[in-house]
Amino acid sequence: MIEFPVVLVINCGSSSIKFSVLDVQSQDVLLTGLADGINNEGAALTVNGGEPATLAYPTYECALQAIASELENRALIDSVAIIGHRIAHGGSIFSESVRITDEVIAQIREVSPLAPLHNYANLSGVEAAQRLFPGVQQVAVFDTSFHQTLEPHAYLYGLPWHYFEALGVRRYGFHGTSHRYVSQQAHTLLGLREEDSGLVIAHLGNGASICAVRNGRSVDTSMGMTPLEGLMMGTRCGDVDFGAMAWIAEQTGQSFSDLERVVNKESGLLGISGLSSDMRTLEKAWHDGHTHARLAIQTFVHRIARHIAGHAASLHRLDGIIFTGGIGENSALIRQLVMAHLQVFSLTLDEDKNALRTNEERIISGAHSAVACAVIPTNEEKMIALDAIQLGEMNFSAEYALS
Ligand SMILES: Nc1ncnc2c1ncn2[C@@H]1O[C@H](COP(=O)(O)OP(=O)(O)O)[C@@H](O)[C@H]1O
Ligand SMILES: CCC(=O)OP(=O)(O)O
Ligand SMILES: [Mg+2]
Repeated sequence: MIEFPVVLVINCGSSSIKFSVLDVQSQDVLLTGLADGINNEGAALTVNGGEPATLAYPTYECALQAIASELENRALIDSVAIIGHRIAHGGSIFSESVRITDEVIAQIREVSPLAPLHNYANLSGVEAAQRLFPGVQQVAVFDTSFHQTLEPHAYLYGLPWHYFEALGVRRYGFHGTSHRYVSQQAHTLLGLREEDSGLVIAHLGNGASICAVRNGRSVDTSMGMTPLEGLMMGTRCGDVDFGAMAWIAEQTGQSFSDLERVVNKESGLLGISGLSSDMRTLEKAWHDGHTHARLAIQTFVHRIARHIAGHAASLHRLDGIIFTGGIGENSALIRQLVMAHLQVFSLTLDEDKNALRTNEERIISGAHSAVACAVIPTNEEKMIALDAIQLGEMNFSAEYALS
């Protein structure tokens, strides 16, 4: 029996692994870190915000090996009772978190072409963790699960029916673990009853999406069958007229896979600014008067405001607009610009609260705002840990069991 069991949460991205170690009983974070530069030069592991340590090889296996060594150095390795993985796409197979088996891995692989930037990396993390932590139960937590409550009118595309029926072409939505956590927190922060509430959540990170949450359930979201639809993002274009893409293909002779690269990796904030996909760099450039950085930010903001207003149409009432994700939590400029763009909702901003540099949840709208606006730092790791604990074959004493 493990005396003080911990959960290891792994979020393998296309070029990074974010990890956290949480105490099973309290869900307090004991250790957190980031291995970045994977599949590139100069891969390094940073633990608890310390100095980056260069990795011998820029692979998932090597990065997870380094993470395992960190756990060993801190006498935590034998306490790992369960591992929770973020998996971006669960398709229509997975409507909730599951224990990982060979069959589950094969099913995840089946839907992976729908989220190629994310799912293959997620699977590399699962397989490396199986080798490094043999015998430890692993759990998959899907971005798509929270959006399984979408009704057909919200998930269907206006395409011929047989594409849905024969090929399963439909909208799924992503960032569900974040939207689920943030909506739960928002009900408490805003003093709402979950069974009669309406929220619009803006998860603004490198990937970005909007979710309409009615009575605690996702009823609409901006990402689609893949994590490309909706908002403009760091390097993804978001909504774009298919006719425009067909015209570009015709004019330039680019293939579908060329254009897939363009819309996923060369577009968005990076594509318009020609400078960076990183909002910190763009904000600095905005203040320096960089014309294309300004255009990129203005387009980003316009798309967010437009999707927030559109998603409100899926609610019976709008109680709150919530900002989260790396940009939503940290960029006072983006929040201010989005709220100013949403004049139609008669929002007012408390500039001091908006400008605060803190990780605390807070309301940032003014006392006379027609709709409350708030910042709630997301905590996908905690949700993944909770799901993992509930599903895991854990060998810890009954007093640790969650109620
Ligand atoms: N202090 C900050 N000010 C403005 N933007 C920030 C700040 N900190 C992080 N960001 C932005 O957050 C984004 C990354 O968000 P994050 O949620 O970590 O992304 P992901 O999980 O999708 O990789 C980047 O564009 C980064 O520039
Ligand atoms: C899969 C959804 C997404 O865009 O994730 P990311 O924000 O981690 O890139
Ligand atoms: Mg993220």
